[in-house]
Amino acid sequence: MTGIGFDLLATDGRARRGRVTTAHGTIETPAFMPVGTAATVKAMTTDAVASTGAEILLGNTYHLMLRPTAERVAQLGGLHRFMNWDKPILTDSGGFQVMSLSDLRTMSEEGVTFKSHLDGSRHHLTPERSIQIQHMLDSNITMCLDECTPFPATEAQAESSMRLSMRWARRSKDAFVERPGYGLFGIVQGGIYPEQRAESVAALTDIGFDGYAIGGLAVGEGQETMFRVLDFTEPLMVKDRPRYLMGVGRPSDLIGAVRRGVDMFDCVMPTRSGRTGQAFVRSGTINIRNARHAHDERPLDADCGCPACRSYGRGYLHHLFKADEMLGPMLLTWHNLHYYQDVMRTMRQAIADGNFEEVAGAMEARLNEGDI
Ligand SMILES: CNc1nc2cc3c(=O)[nH]c(N)nc3c(CC[C@H]3O[C@@H](OC)[C@H](OC)[C@@H]3OC)c2[nH]1
Ligand SMILES: [Zn+2]
Repeated sequence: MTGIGFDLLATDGRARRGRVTTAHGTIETPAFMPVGTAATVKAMTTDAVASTGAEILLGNTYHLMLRPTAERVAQLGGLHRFMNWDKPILTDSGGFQVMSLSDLRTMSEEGVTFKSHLDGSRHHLTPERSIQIQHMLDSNITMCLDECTPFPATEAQAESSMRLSMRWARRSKDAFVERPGYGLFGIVQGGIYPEQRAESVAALTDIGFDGYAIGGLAVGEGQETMFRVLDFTEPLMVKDRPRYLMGVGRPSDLIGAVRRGVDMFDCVMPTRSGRTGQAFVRSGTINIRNARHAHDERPLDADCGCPACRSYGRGYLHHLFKADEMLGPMLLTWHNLHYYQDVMRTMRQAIADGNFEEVAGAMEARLNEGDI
């Protein structure tokens, strides 16, 4: 059944070093996946994204079904051709964005009906339609249509929401067209409740998927609660398939989640905050718009080899943001994605070398140094 391959190459405690194999190439894990919601990683060409070390990027059913439509993307050769990215692509199923972006939506057993946040047109998304859209997009890793349980939620609300997602997971699996090098991931729900999470893991494992995402987190619960949910959920998950923690996170989130057995991540932080002038560096974060950077000729991060850090000082980057020059968001996005890939590369090497805790602890200690 395996649409995509997964090899577990090494472990160090619960941390895992692996390799995902798809029709469009391999992904070394732990991996960070840049978000390319509307068929573009904002402010970056795909060559630039590849130069950071990223091996897979994300697209989104919700955005692309509204504009330019999945039919148009398919007509223009599929998402790889359309956006000139010949490596793996993972697409989200759209449920999360429907709940967070659209208005006038109604949920039913069948699916979700909503109005486009772009032009108010009405749309209907069911597990079957979401899987079909992701197939038309030629996505290597398709996500089941689920309901991301809101936070906070009572245990009864989490149980009811999770069970709907499990019924939709079954329908998603039945609608998925198996192809070598293409896979379908289930999404574990259950809120912050151990019994609900356990029931969800068991239900998805019973259906059988190429990989398992942990959903319903990074929705405002905070890092401590997120790690606690990982601590009682991850041990229940099969070891021979990738685990993907959706929507996570800041560097300290990535380190703590890799420590707890997560293989794949996605987050808008490096790109979205890069566009607002926030740089992630080894010692924490820098808001380049702050006046104290105006005269500083040092690079963002002396240990970074990205185009921004190789060629420009903070004073120049500060000027670009003050002048609202588009090169500013481009360079900070590039730096942040490059740095995120450095963090993942460092953790992959540490797990392979068997000194993950020493390396991760040192990274966490530096992150707490605070702004410089
Ligand atoms: C920020 N915190 C966060 N928690 C999340 C939890 C879930 C979840 O339970 N189910 C689903 N289906 N998606 C989730 C998502 C969205 C990830 C997508 O959101 C998009 O980023 C904006 C991106 O789309 C290119 C990505 O694609 C996988 C979450 N995001
Ligand atoms: Zn840099």
